[in-house]
Amino acid sequence: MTSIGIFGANGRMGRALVQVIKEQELSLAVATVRSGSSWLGQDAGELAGCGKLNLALTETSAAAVAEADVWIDFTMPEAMLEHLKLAVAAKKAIVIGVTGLSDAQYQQVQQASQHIPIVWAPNMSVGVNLMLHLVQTAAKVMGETADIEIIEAHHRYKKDAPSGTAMAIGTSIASSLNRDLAECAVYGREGITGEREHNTIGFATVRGGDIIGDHTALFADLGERLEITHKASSRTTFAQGAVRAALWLQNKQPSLYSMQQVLGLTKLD
Ligand SMILES: NC(=O)C1=CN([C@@H]2O[C@H](COP(=O)(O)OP(=O)(O)OC[C@H]3O[C@@H](n4cnc5c(N)ncnc54)[C@H](OP(=O)(O)O)[C@@H]3O)[C@@H](O)[C@H]2O)C=CC1
Ligand SMILES: O=C(O)C1=N[C@H](C(=O)O)C[C@H](O)C1
Repeated sequence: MTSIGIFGANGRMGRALVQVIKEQELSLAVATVRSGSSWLGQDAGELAGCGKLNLALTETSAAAVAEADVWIDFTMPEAMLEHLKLAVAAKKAIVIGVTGLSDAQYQQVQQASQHIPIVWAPNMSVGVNLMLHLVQTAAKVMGETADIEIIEAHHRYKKDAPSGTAMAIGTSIASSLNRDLAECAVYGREGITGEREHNTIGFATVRGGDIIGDHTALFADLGERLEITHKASSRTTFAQGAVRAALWLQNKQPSLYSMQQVLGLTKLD
């Protein structure tokens, strides 16, 4: 059986991953937390609220990384890149769900994928990955005349904005309209902004409470508007996707794979 390692096992997604791995009766070999963490030595299952697993949380190290076949990382960009170096050195496959990467950080992920198999996806849910296709169809039919806005809402603790998913939705729409997102994106509006420039794609960010993750792509024309919305009601959906990706990665060649490939959605292209 494939053994799985989790970086950042004390985080919101780290705990959801421990729960899903237990529910699916998979093998969780290692669960790490940052050096000096107050969670060190605690049982990973007890921390995740799914009962004792007899697996103590350990520090991230080369020795720990050697102990699992495939790793999952939902930490933060800088930490993830350190973990990635360890995975490359140990030749271990890795699933990365971290968002908010700079272009330079994303390039480091691309470079690492020359040495090990990697899945990176800003959203591991089936629904959002389907949505990335649906918005392309909507853009092709309505995008030349409609105004396009992407609205996302997340919990108060989220550190990056717009969400990685919102950026992926924007990229999907822009590519199907032959636009460059870097040139046409508008991130928030304030003051006397003037009338809306037609070919722009707007982003609006909401942060509050315990919202898990809502995304809407709005195509607003004169006389009608289309809204395509996804709402996550539990982090389990992301964790299930990540675990599915981890199992899928076993025995794959070094490359950077997408969640579309994991889910077999590329046939919709
Ligand atoms: N792709 C997807 O489907 C999804 C992606 N995400 C993304 O996953 C990431 C994590 O989200 P979430 O679980 O809510 O975040 P949390 O803040 O709950 O967890 C972050 C984890 O990263 C660790 N960490 C942060 N900084 C460092 C560091 N410098 N060195 C070592 N460890 C570090 C934290 O440890 P400590 O507690 O000690 O700081 C914690 O374990 C975000 O980028 C988020 O956008 C989230 C959900 C779904
Ligand atoms: O930080 C989160 O929570 C989430 N982040 C991802 C993103 O930035 O798109 C995915 C999901 O919406 C939850």
